[in-house]
Order: sequence, then structure tokens, then C-alpha cells
Amino acid sequence: MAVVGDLALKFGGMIKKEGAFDLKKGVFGLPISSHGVCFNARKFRSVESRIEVQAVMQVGVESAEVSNKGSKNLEGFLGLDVVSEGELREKGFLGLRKTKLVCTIGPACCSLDDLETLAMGGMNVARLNMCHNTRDWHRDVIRNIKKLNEEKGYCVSLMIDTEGSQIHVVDHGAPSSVKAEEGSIWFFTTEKFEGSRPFTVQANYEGFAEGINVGDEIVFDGGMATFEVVEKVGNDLRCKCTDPGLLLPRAKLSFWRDGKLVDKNYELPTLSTKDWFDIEFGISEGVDFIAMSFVNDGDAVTHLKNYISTKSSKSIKVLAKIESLESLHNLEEIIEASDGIMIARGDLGVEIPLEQIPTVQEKITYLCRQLNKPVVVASQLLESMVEFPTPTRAEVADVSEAVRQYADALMLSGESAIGPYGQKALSVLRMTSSRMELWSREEKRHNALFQHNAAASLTDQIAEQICNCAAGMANNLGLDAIFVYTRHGQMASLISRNRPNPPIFAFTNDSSTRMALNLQWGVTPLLVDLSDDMEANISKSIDLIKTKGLIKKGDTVLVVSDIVPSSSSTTQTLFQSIQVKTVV
Ligand SMILES: Nc1ncnc2c1ncn2[C@@H]1O[C@H](COP(=O)(O)OP(=O)(O)O)[C@@H](O)[C@H]1O
Ligand SMILES: C=C(OP(=O)(O)O)C(=O)O
Ligand SMILES: [K+]
Ligand SMILES: [Mg+2]
Repeated sequence: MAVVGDLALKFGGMIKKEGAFDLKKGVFGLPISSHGVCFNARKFRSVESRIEVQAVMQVGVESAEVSNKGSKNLEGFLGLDVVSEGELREKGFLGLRKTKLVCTIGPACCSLDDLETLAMGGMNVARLNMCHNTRDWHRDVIRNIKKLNEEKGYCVSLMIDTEGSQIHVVDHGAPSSVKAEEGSIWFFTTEKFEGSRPFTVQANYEGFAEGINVGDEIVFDGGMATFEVVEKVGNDLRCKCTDPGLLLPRAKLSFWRDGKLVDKNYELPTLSTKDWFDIEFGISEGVDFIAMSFVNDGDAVTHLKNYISTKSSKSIKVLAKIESLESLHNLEEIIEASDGIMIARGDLGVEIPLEQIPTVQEKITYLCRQLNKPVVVASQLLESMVEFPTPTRAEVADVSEAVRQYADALMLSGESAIGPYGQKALSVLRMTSSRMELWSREEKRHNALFQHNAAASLTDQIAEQICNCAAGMANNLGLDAIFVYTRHGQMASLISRNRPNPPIFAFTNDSSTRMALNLQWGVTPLLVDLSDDMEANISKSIDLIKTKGLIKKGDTVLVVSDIVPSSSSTTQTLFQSIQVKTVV
């Protein structure tokens, strides 16, 4: 390799640049041959703890010496899941779906066979909503999914979703719903009773009527039915139905005054006692994600993350669910504090007018990408499929819009948990997202990211700039795939953030990193052994993929790594590189 560019950046309070290469602008200004590009950044800590960064740009015509040698020993050890492998064989690199799919598991899809069919159908993450069913039931599902992963080579991550505290109607079991007629008078109470009483609604929260005045409105499930408070009777309320509709079991109650939400859910703790038990359960079962319902601020997320880090040896990611009015006021701090976001449109639609959901969704999706946190769009994507075998045109348009916005993942709720057409719903998500991804690529609809620096430290900023460059290079050079070597997933995630055209194969030796990356746009995570010898890692993994017949002569791969080799006590070396390899 011939060295053609040199750069030295010195950081001692002020940034000084030397040489022909500007780190911020990236590597595009340089004459890059189509064969080999290598970018190294080294960091030294001097005695006065000044940090000096030296970056060397190398451009050459080296090709990867890829051969089948040693392949016999390596056969079978490619840590690629069976579904991605099949998809890759069938559709090639560019055919790999980028948008990840989450399925809520419920009675309609909980047998080992059902779970395997969902896994085959592209489920990346299985979600268990702890509002429903018993812990034993959830444990069986978790163990079955782990069994499929271990014994059959799937890679399905596990997410539990807390119940959270929310004011809702107590579920008496049957009947499943009651109709409220216009003008009828109903009694809202927290008195506990068995079975159901005519014209009586039992609320779950003792303080539900505190601060509520005569004339205020109570809305069921964001608009299913509306009542006006006509009288306060001790802790209870007498109300008149002003907008008739169905009262469903566990219907959510929201309170309105002069067209504005009276945010009573805010009085309740984000995590209830039951939620803490469910979290203990999730930790002991080794789930990969905990989705936290009704998050109102960043502190609640930080608190849970700190708790998990004292309790769990493996890393468990915390997703904050944006589903309250309050969370929208504290959006940025919540995203910063969390490992990812779920746009929980179900409950969000109870707290804000429905017509605001699309713009709020677009805003959250974009902000998550800027701050480099994965985002899941959830609820009612294919709601009609809970009953019918085909989606409405409007639902397909909604799914496509979330994909066009570059959400990391889409989620099924009742469609998979209780609907008879869960498999079909999953295939609608799969096909609709693949179609929209292809269109966005072909039409070059790049929704460019306003380059907000997600990183704080210099080391992280270097990683971020390298990943931005890598994604740009992969697109501009029309490469087939991006290989990234990462222990904690940071580099893979930063590349994904740029939403590049080629698929990102993330090689990691940490199984929780692999399971977490399952939620990230365009990333196919692989579990491999990684050594400090980066060149050996690279040639070993290319060998492996070639052995499997998944990569062929002439394919070009962009290779990015951030593996930090063990360092001596006085000098720390950070080796980060971008290389383009052509398979020979
Ligand atoms: N583990 C489960 N056991 C039984 N039913 C479930 C389970 N998970 C989900 N469901 C059913 O699927 C529906 C949709 O799921 P979801 O949207 O997650 O819950 P919710 O409607 O409570 O917000 C639920 O209302 C419930 O009827
Ligand atoms: C995903 C959501 O949360 P849950 O299904 O737990 O109510 C939602 O409200 O959209
Ligand atoms: K929940
Ligand atoms: Mg919710």
C-alpha cells in the first residue's frame, strides 16, 4: 500500500490541523482507487495528558488474498443466522431487508412451531407484553425462543415490555365489551366488586377522580366513547355519555378540560411494584431488551439502566416508550438516556390528538437517528389483520411511510398475538418494507441526515466520522457489502445511522452485542471469535463467508473496524480503519 495522505491533529484545548486531509470532511477529497483504502487513527496519551491524534490515509491497490485455505476447520462456524443466510442466498447482498421486524407473542403464536414459523418469516425480535398472561407463560415462550436460536440457528432477540401504571378500566373478564348509549348515566368508581354491574365502570386507580371537576370529560381509549362528569360523589364520579361507543375490557381512561389533557397518569410511578418483579424476571431469564412503558423523563430510564447494570452481568438494552404527553416535552433527554425508543402510538393516541401522530412519529424517528438510537414504530400498523386476512390500503401506506422515514423496526401487536393471520401480517411487513427500501434506493431518495455529532469524546468523534465516511464510500463506490468488526456494536450502529445502500455485516464476539444489533436498520449481526489481530479477523471472516458460497470472486466489501488492541500502560493505541477489499 502506498501512503498518499498524512494528517496530524493536535488537541490541547485548540484544534490544529495539518496536512491535506480534513477529518471533518472525511476521505472523499482524496483520490481513492477502487481497490484499497485504509484509514488509521492512533491515539497517544502523553505525560501532561494531552491527546494527540495522528491519522494516516493509505491508498493502494491491494486486494484481499481470499482463498479457501483452512476452510475445512472453519466450516460451520460462521455465526450467521439461518434466516439471513437463506435470504442472502436467494436475493444477494442488496436483497437483504433493512427494516427489522418485532412480533408481539400471544396465545395465537406461542407454540414452538408457531414461534419457528415467525422466526422463518423474518421476526428479528419477539416482544412479550407483561400486561397479559402469567410469568410462567412468558418463561415458556422465552425458553422456546432460546431453544430455537441455540438448536436451529435462528437469531431472535427477546424483549419484555412493562405494564406500567396507567388509569384504566378493571377487566372483569366477560362480557368482552359493553355499549354506552348517548345520554345514558354511568357511575365511575374504585370500589372493588366481583363480576360486572350495569352502568358501572370500575377504575383501577384510587385517586382517579382527584382534581377532576364537574364538566370535565372522560375519554375511553382515545375516542372510543366520551362521558361528561355531572356529579362528584365522594371519591367516585357520576357521568353522562356524550359520545356513544364501546367500552372494552382494560379500556384506557383519559381526562380532558377545555380541550386539554389533564395528565393524571403523570401522578403514577413509571414502574409499579409489579413492573419491578417483571424486570427481575426479565433479567433472570436473560432477555435482550426491556421496553419501559409510560416514560416521562430521562431520569426514569437512567434509574432502570443503573439498576440493571448492578443486577445483570450481560448488557440488557432499555427502550423508552414514547406514549405520554409528558414524554414529548422531554423527548431529547429521554432519547439520550435510553438505548432506543419505541413510538407507542396506541397510548400516544390517547394523550394527543390523532392527527398529530404522523408528524410526531416523523420527528421522533429523525431525532433518534440523529442521536444514534434505534427506533421502533409500534401499534396498529396492520390492525385490520387482527380480524381479516388482508390489510387495508391505508395500513400498507402507513407501513411504507415508517420505512420511508428510515425507522429501524416495525412492530406487530394484536396482529401476531391474538390474530389468526399473524404469519400473513409478518409477510405483509416484510414485503412492504423490502419494496419501499428498494424504491428509496433506486430513486436515490436519500433522506440526508443533518450531521449532528452524536459523540462527545474525541475517540467517539473519530469513530463517528469514520463511519460517516465508510457509509458514503460504500454508496459512492457501489460496493456489495460493509463488514464491521465491533465489540460493543458502536461502529455498526454509527454506520447504520447513515442508512447506506449495502448491507452491514457486524462481526462481534459478544453475544449481547449481537442480540442488541438485531434491532438496528440494515445490520446483520454475526457472532465470531475476534482477536487483536485485525487482519486475521478480516481474512478469517471473508474466508468463512466465501466457504459458504455467500460471496464470490469480484465482490467488493468495505471493511471497517474499531477493535482496540490491549495497550501498554503509557501508550494507548486505537486502531480504526476503512479498507476496500475485492474478493479474488
Ligand atoms: N401474552 C399475552 N397473552 C394474552 N393475550 C395477549 C398477550 N399479549 C398480547 N395479548 C393480546 O393482544 C392484544 C394486543 O397486544 P398489545 O398491543 O401488546 O397490548 P395492549 O392492547 O394491552 O396494549 C392485547 O390487547 C391482548 O388482548
Ligand atoms: C406499544 C404500546 O404499548 P402497549 O401495547 O403496552 O400499550 C402502545 O401503547 O402503542
Ligand atoms: K405494556
Ligand atoms: Mg402503551
